[in-house]
Amino acid sequence: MQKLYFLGGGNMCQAIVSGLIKTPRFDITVIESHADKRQYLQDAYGVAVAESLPSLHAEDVLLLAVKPQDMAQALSDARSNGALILSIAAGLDTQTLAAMAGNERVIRIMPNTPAQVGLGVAGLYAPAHIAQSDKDIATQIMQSVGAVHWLDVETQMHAITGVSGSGPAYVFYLLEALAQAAQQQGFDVETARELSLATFKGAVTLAEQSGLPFAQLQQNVTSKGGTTFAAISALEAAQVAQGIEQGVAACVARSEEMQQQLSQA
Ligand SMILES: NC(=O)C1=CN([C@@H]2O[C@H](COP(=O)(O)OP(=O)(O)OC[C@H]3O[C@@H](n4cnc5c(N)ncnc54)[C@H](O)[C@@H]3O)[C@@H](O)[C@H]2O)C=CC1
Ligand SMILES: O=C(O)[C@@H]1CCC=N1
Repeated sequence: MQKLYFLGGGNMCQAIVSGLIKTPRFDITVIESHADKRQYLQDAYGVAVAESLPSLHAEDVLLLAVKPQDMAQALSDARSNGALILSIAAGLDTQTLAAMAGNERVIRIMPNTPAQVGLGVAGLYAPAHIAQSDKDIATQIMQSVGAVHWLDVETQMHAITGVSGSGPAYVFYLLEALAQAAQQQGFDVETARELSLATFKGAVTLAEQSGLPFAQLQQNVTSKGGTTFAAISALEAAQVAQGIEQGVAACVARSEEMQQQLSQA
């Protein structure tokens, strides 16, 4: 079985591992510096764990899952020996990663946390010199936890970070806002949570199954002069759509800024 090493055993590593272990295609070892997390990874997912990365072989795969700011240190004495490197770190481009790892065989991935429940979406980018067989391995790993989108140019990594990489946080923000509003209308915490979740789930499933444009679906709820019309008018007055647009733009700008800083470090 092909060996797959995760460097960093935190949230995103665990989300991917939980999907991967359902199809025993890889022999997984997680390298994690915290002893309590190593114990948890072993108990919860049944994977092998280690404190430091062994010397790798060309047929191995190394998935980098430490924070971008910790990457240089984490790779400082890694011996990847031509192994395929997959990085999920935000704001670290393939050229910088290749220099840090001393290995040009690098593919970038921008996943998201719904991978934990098999409903992730990941953007992938590989430079032109990467073999199709290496791209297939990256596809296979990410398809085990959700949908996969290959990007044509590396700069699109910033955009996909702004939309789907960080996107679940925006959805949780909106869920929290709806639940808070429900409480203000007199519902208890538990009922507010249930109503908010069921509304999001139902609306997303309806949008998916109907295939209709989102604007059309919104209009279908909105009777002229009715209750939804009043709500949407208030949302527009508060410029909620513009706020979301600005949030995505700020995320993209931060990704670009991180790339600038980390490539010079
Ligand atoms: N959390 C998210 O929603 C997403 C995260 N990412 C990227 O995934 C990467 C990991 O993020 P999270 O899992 O959220 O972070 P995390 O902080 O939960 O996990 C990082 C883990 O790496 C370990 N670590 C640090 N240095 C190490 C070393 N030298 N050797 C071994 N282990 C070491 C830490 O102890 C920690 O458990 C980041 O680069 C982030 O940009 C990408 C997309 C989404
Ligand atoms: O907030 C972050 O930097 C990471 C990257 C995308 C989602 N979380």
